[in-house]
Amino acid sequence: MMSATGDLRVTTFEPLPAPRELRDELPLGQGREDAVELARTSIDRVISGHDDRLVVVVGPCSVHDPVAALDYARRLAARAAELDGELLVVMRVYFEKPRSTGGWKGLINDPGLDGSHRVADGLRLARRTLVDVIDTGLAVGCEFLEPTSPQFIADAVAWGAIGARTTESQIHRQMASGLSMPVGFKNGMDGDVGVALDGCTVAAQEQVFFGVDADGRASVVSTTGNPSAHLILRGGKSGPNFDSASVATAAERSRAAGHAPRVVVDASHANSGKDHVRQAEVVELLAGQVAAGEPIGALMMESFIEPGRQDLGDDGPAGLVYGQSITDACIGWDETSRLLGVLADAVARRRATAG
Ligand SMILES: O=C[C@H](O)[C@H](O)COP(=O)(O)O
Ligand SMILES: C=C(OP(=O)(O)O)C(=O)O
Repeated sequence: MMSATGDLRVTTFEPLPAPRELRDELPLGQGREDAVELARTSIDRVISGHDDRLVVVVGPCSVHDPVAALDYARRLAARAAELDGELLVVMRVYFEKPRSTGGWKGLINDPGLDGSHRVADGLRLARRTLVDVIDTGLAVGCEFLEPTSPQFIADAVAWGAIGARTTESQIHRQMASGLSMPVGFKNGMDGDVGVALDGCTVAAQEQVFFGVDADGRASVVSTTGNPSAHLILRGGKSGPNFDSASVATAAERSRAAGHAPRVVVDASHANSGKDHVRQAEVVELLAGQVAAGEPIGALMMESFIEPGRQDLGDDGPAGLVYGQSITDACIGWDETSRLLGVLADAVARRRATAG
């Protein structure tokens, strides 16, 4: 029965496959599940201060071309293997983009990059990409944005993020309370760290909320709470917040609120004004802070094969430069590889000082 008063502004409802269908189509299997589980535990141990390595979440601002993402993953996996005594490298494999005023919302929402919004294909492509990246030997990090998307892909994800635009959202905090991996909350867009700490506190609690189950049925979801929620410093409208004093204050506030004693620092976004050249300078400064023993458990870098960014123009995907970001500007591969070496060296210096 159609209602005369409901759904007046909805144009279509298009059914999606059930999460279980997609997971059965592209199963992880025991080997990959073991790898995801080990990566989650290891990341948690680093951020909680029980492992003296540094987690580095590094990769494109967004995945728009799975072939280029996998090409990048193979390069990163080889470099990560060389540095694994000091660094625990997690590839940023972001499929969902929160936008400030509009634009392409990521590979899941619009895999054709053309406004066709073939979301079922996007979910399938995202899951395929995650499986392929795990097969390179890397762990994967994603931002979770759509409240039901984790049911389709989260079993493959070792680290999750709640972004600056949603860190105050009850929906996302509840979602994080049920996610199976360590989840970082970014400080707010204005730079407020308190809202991210509140996010960690809500995520750590048991929650009851609306969601879907593995069969895609609307469900009441009850969660245990996520004990591994932690803080990500990404700068804000008032400027960067990766300096020593900001890191020390944030880490102390996190510890005092019962969360991790170490923070994640995002070298991109408002910590570098989205300028990839500045981002590399910020990574170098952070390496010095890591070497000095500051409470930094992880660092985030936006990096792809080619430096910089490009606009998705009228020619669509066909007109794009291979391996270059279509969202925020990224550090190119050669510079990324060098910076990973600098960070590994910083960890070695920290260890030498700690004796
Ligand atoms: O990381 C990506 C972007 O910073 C985020 O999605 C916002 O982008 P926008 O301000 O270009 O919309
Ligand atoms: C959107 C992102 O960052 P932020 O939430 O910090 O703007 C991101 O990391 O892709």
